Amino acid sequence: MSNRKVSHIGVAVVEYQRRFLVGIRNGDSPLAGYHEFPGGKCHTGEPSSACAARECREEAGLEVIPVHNLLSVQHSYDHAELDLDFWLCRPADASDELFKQTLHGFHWIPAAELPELSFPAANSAIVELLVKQYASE
Ligand SMILES: Nc1nc2c([nH]c(=O)n2[C@H]2C[C@H](O)[C@@H](COP(=O)(O)OP(=O)(O)OP(=O)(O)O)O2)c(=O)[nH]1
Repeated sequence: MSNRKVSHIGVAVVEYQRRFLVGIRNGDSPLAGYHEFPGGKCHTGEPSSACAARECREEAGLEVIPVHNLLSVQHSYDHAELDLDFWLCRPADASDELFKQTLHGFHWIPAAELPELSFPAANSAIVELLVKQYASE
């Protein structure tokens, strides 16, 4: 076991009509170029659900409501030890207008297409779960 500090990450798995909000990590961040759900480090004392919603607002400009914790994953990367909480979230204003909105580089991806994307290693189990739950009619 390493003694590295563990960072707590809130991730917003935003679902609308079996599609999920996905972006690409920017060039300056760890895991640059990988796909990602909106998310980031929890502030001190901030619940991961609130963190997921805040990061989604900051990164994609979309207001969401956390519904429930789908999965929690511990992962050790070269750059960090992480505890990730993946929160199922729903858009606060759900309508088909959502598909027309510019979401700062985030796009709505059908569940069946998620396995074709390059997510970080910590996302394997959540992608598998989403495909099982949302890819079949
Ligand atoms: N946002 C997000 N991060 C993920 C996912 N999967 C995964 O392993 N990660 C990792 C990448 C990062 O190491 C960490 C998120 O931290 P971050 O560096 O993006 O967080 P932040 O925006 O608060 O960071 P900072 O640059 O402000 O310090 O979680 C995912 O699906 N979404």
